[in-house]
Amino acid sequence: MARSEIFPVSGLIVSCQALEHEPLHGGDTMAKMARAAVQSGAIGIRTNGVHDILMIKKEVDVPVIGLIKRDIPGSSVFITPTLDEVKAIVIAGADIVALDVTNREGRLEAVKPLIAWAHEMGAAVMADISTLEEGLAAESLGVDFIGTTLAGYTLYSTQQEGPDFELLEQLCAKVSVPVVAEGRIWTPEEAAKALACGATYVVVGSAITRPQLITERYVKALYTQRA
Ligand SMILES: CC(=O)N[C@H](C=O)[C@@H](O)[C@H](O)[C@H](O)COP(=O)(O)O
Repeated sequence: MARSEIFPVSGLIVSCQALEHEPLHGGDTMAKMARAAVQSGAIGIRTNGVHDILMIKKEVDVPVIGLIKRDIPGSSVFITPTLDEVKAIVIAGADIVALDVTNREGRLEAVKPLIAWAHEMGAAVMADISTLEEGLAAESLGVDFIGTTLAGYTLYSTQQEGPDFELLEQLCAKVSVPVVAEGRIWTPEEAAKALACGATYVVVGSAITRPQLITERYVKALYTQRA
């Protein structure tokens, strides 16, 4: 089986992430989120950190995309920045390692040994990119999946409130590895549109697993209506 065929079908991947400062951080909360997602048809889970990767791998039987967010002083790269994180993710049992493949700080060169190590260990690699050029570079680096995860999160990529469908369409037309639509997808209609644009997988995170952000949207809507 090719590494990019790890998901038997295309569909929804739910991102279950709560950082230390978020209310749902810790314990088995993300594992329960993952169970709820899989129960209702999610074909995969994306999650952050060794603790949640371990818990989720025990809890559900679908492929897990693992990442480790780490801030390094003076650097903007925070999704799986070094080989240490790649090793921790693979050892924790993730099937796919997600990492930053953006064109900043010499990352397109620095990421090569990270991809090679994950592949040697039998794990697939998902490149989190922010522009079409980065997507093309990621494909030539041999990654197995390309996600629009960082579109709008690098200074030079298009900044917008909703998902970057334009980038998604361009990417799907130009690369032959499966494309993952990810980032600011808030409605089922947007998720369906992402598939129509050519994405093979759609990652939805905050809209499903970050109740504080979901609540905030409702509260904002109520006050906007009253004003
Ligand atoms: C930019 C960044 O740090 N994205 C992270 C990547 O793993 C997560 O915080 C997001 O929740 C994930 O990408 C899913 O996106 P959304 O939560 O918008 O559906």
